[in-house]
Amino acid sequence: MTAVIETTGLSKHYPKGVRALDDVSIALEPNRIHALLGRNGAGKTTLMQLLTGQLIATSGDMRVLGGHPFENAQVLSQTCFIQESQKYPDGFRAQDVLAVARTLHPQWDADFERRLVADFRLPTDRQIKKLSRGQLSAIGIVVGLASRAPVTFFDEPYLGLDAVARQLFYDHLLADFAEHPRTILLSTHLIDEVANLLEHVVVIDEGRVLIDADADELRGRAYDVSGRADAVAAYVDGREVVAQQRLGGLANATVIGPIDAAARAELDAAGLTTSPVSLQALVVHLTRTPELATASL
Ligand SMILES: Nc1ncnc2c1ncn2[C@@H]1O[C@H](COP(=O)(O)OP(=O)(O)OP(=O)(O)O)[C@@H](O)[C@H]1O
Repeated sequence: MTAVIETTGLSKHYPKGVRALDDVSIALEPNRIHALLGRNGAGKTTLMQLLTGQLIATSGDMRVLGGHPFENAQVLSQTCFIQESQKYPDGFRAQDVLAVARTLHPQWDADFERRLVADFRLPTDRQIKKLSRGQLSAIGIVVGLASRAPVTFFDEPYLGLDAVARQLFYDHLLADFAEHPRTILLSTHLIDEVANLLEHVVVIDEGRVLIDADADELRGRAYDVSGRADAVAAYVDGREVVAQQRLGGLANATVIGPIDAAARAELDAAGLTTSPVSLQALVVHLTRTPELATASL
């Protein structure tokens, strides 16, 4: 399938040796929800700014919907970028933002916009500078969803949003995505909250791609083992382990690798139980132990 977002050796360097993005090559398939994950300062915002024509790359190439995004009205009219700290003109109210957004996005759905405004309880006639942090985030979420842009970037869109509002965002995103498939690139630190939405995961670390994998494949890269401490110790001996915990006579270990038939038989014989690793735990482990992230490919 042709990628809707493609980068080749994309880099953004700043003076004093800062490599905000370094030789990034990714290809994202259309009509999927992709996650862009990584620690603070990893380069997520930089990548999104490059892909939306807000920054010029130091080197490398990129294509969004087949074109280079920089000053490309045709590409940009088909994309929507929701940033964490969006600035608005003085005196603007949410309804002004929505009015502008309506003109920018050809696929805008006004009915959906109204439903979202009501669900997020967004006071559209209040000045933006008087809105709470969460209400400010809600504006971005309404725009990002109602735009129905074929390529939508959400860069940590929910700073300050309460748990109910975050769940509303996930529910609306999933329901609307099912009816109107499009390409979503979502950057977040709340990995477990969005794990069920994700189909593909890109993790960057210090500007470089650390993991680029389908979410299911990634989940299959490790498993948790728990049971009697001596049995767990015997099982993990000679295997790649990224985390271990011991509580009295019991232990738990996170083991890298798929569970094949032989491993399963060994686990059964030892009376050990297994469970899937959470995506967040796995990303944390692999980011801490980068050699395992690539070794287990
Ligand atoms: N204008 C700039 N000048 C110098 N360094 C910069 C500039 N913009 C970004 N950086 C650096 O580039 C790196 C990547 O920043 P970026 O904002 O892309 O990270 P991020 O992954 O979005 O982080 P976070 O999760 O904290 O939002 C950081 O080390 C940052 O300090």
